[in-house]
Amino acid sequence: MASPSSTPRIVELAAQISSSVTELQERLSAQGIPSPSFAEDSPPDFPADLESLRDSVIDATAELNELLLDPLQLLYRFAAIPNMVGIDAISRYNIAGMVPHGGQISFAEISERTGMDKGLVRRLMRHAMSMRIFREPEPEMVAHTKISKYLSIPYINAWASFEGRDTWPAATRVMDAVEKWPGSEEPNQTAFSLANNTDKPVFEFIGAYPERMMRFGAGMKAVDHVPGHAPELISKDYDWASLGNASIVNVGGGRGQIAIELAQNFENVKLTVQDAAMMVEGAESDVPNQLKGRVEFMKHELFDTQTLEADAYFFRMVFRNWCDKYAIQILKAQIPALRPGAKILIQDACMPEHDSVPLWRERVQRSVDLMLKCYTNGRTRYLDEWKALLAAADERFKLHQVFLPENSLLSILEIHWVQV
Ligand SMILES: C[S@@+](CC[C@H](N)C(=O)[O-])C[C@H]1O[C@@H](n2cnc3c(N)ncnc32)[C@H](O)[C@@H]1O
Repeated sequence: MASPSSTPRIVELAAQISSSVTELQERLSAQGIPSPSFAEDSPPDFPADLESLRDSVIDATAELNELLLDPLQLLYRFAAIPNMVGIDAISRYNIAGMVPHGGQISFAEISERTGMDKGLVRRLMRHAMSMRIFREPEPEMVAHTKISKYLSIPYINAWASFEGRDTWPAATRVMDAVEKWPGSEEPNQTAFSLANNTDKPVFEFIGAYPERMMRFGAGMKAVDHVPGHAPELISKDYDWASLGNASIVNVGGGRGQIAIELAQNFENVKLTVQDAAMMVEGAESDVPNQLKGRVEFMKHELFDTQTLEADAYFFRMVFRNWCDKYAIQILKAQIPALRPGAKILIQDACMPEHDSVPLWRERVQRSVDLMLKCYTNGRTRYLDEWKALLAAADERFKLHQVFLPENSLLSILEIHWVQV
């Protein structure tokens, strides 16, 4: 038998894929879960307990696939510009929503309902089909695959539209912004600012356009489906019960989705959600009756002095949007309210070192990092950068523990406010 070092990589990968896929299928069968398929009714989600096995197959198949492409083909795949043309068209006209589940619709009808020329519809749809979005069960007819059916969920369609109409044009300006404002950390000197010809930061600018705000909100909701981001995971991501009868301020907590989840699972906690006025307005109406009084809302700007004394201050996916200069200001703004022993809990991505997590997940993290640059000049911090940030804000912010729940893209940094 050849020694491992003499086995060609592609052969090694093929063997690894074969054994992992065999195990994966056995475990799916044991749980009575159908084998993955593009069929319309195939389940879109994968069981959580099989995630690491799936990770290894995804990475190995991608490596094998990429090894077999020549450099130009691989670059072409990663450049992937034409893909966005079709995704923009499909989401802009909500074509996935026109295709009946379990049924079909003609190119001609799509043409009629979108106002696009039938020949163009055919080109766009057949390009999308090459990405497994839709299928052509008989000539000139369109039916769903699992992927296109998923796109028919209204907020997933709105997210795709957000990518096509907001992110894509802004992403093309990242390097223009870098050249125009070298080293800038300002939230209004970004690719998004250039693409939209504005000097306002993204939240302020988008806030004036209800349609774009709706797309943005949908984008946020779609992020919940990214593995490791689901709001339901929050209860398992940290030992909330260990806080005892705690008051928690959820700073930048949006419309309270996470606070509600926590209050539902931990009777000991009481949460106040702080966010910009526009965000918290009317948010109490989403709080279930039995939680009223334990989840409350308060209009509060991130940079304003914290006025609530609490046991813990919880920031979820907030610091990523701010460069260090502003992140330090946000931390400093909490100080006047902090009692000794108060905890700051930051749930955000911690950039993995290369090769420390499955490559496909690392690619997601690094793509998100570049989009933060594009939108806000924010970024995904490495652990060392989080430590430096805390030290720069105040030496009394002491990093106590870092939790990285299995399969999560979000870490929890537990910081204690200590006397020195
Ligand atoms: C990426 S979202 C995260 C929302 C929520 N924490 C979650 O995990 O779903 C960032 C939040 O910061 C809020 N935010 C941004 N700038 C703010 C400001 N200047 N004052 C108050 N809140 C702000 C936004 O309204 C938004 O709810």
